[in-house]
Amino acid sequence: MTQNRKSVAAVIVAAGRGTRAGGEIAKQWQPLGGRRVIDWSCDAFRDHVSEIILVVPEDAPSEWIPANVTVVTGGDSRDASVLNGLLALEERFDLVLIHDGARPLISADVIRGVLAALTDSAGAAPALLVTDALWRGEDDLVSGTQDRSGLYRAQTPQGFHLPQILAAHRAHVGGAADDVEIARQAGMDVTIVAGSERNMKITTAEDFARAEQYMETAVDIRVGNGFDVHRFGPGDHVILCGVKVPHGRGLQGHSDADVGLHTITDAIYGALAQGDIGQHFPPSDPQWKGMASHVFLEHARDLAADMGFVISNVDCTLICEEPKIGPHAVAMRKTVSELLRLSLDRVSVKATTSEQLGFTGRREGIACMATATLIKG
Ligand SMILES: Nc1ccn([C@@H]2O[C@H](COP(=O)(O)OP(=O)(O)OP(=O)(O)O)[C@@H](O)[C@H]2O)c(=O)n1
Ligand SMILES: C[C@](O)(CO)[C@H](O)COP(=O)(O)O
Repeated sequence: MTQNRKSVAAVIVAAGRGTRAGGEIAKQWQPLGGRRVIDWSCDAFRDHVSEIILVVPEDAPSEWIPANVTVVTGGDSRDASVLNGLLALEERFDLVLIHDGARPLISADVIRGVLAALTDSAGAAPALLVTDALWRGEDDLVSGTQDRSGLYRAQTPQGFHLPQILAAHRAHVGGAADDVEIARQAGMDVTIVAGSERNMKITTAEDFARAEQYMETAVDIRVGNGFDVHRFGPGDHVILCGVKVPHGRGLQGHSDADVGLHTITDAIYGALAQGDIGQHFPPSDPQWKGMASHVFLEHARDLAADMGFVISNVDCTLICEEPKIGPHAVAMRKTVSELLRLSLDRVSVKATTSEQLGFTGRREGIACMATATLIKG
């Protein structure tokens, strides 16, 4: 919540009319990727600031306002709206991040970059170097060229030490393209930090489709973990990760007690936030008695596919003093990789003892832990 123990607030300006984007309501209240533009913009700041001031039009109905923001009425221009937001903060915070509500794809990396630069600078803002040639034009004809060296495309959030930017805004007369302009007029140094193409401002109607495209290409990675234990009982073998391993005792359980496959199955359910193996295959249900555990793993695999996820890798650690897993580890990896339809290099099965400590150390059973990584396909 803080940078170098400094308290941070955000002012998100959303009081504009969105004339260039059109639509029945201003762009920041329109839907994008299943939510509204403003919801994405506000939520992006929640892990970085202690308070969000949301600056809205005077006539904004209460149902427009997202939860957990302080609402302030905007002004006739962007800088007037920012000033109202800053005034609401008084001097209760050290730093402030001023952001356009119309930039919903702001990332944590860019926010962190701005905050980090404020350690040594009065102001900091993200920007991208201009990479295209620049022309002047008139009546569809190029009338001149413009040197692009040293030119940047400015973005938000623009971050400042709150007392300084509040004083700068109070003293400012006339309009301004952004808060950096106002800060510089007041003599504040502003550091340029890395912006991002994704951090586009929704300005025209076409920008909604472009923003949705950025959202679709965002990598959605889920990680799940699993843990399971089965107790030894009578028997002459155990089944671990689908492989029959001769042993003086067997593992007890409602199914075939394959602690390895159960744990990997739970890791996949975990990554999908879809409960655990007991929820999908209740031990109270007689139809699962003695069931080969590959059925459970195949169910988790298919559920992942149905939900649009690709399993990227699994890593499983068996914890036991005996049987020795090493001689069977490759066979176990092969079995799991075939069941999950993964290449062998994406499946790891390894083992450890617990140094003769605890229930596994006393050879009372086998424990297992596993991790699965899933990627939205
Ligand atoms: N009086 C104003 C004008 C703008 N903004 C906010 O400032 C940000 C950047 O402005 P811009 O993209 O120009 O938005 P609009 O002014 O709404 O757009 P347009 O110029 O097309 O009407 C937006 O989040 C907008 O809501 C504001 O809070 N108050
Ligand atoms: C502040 C800003 O987002 C920087 O790029 C931009 O100047 C505000 O939007 P506008 O379209 O210039 O009003």
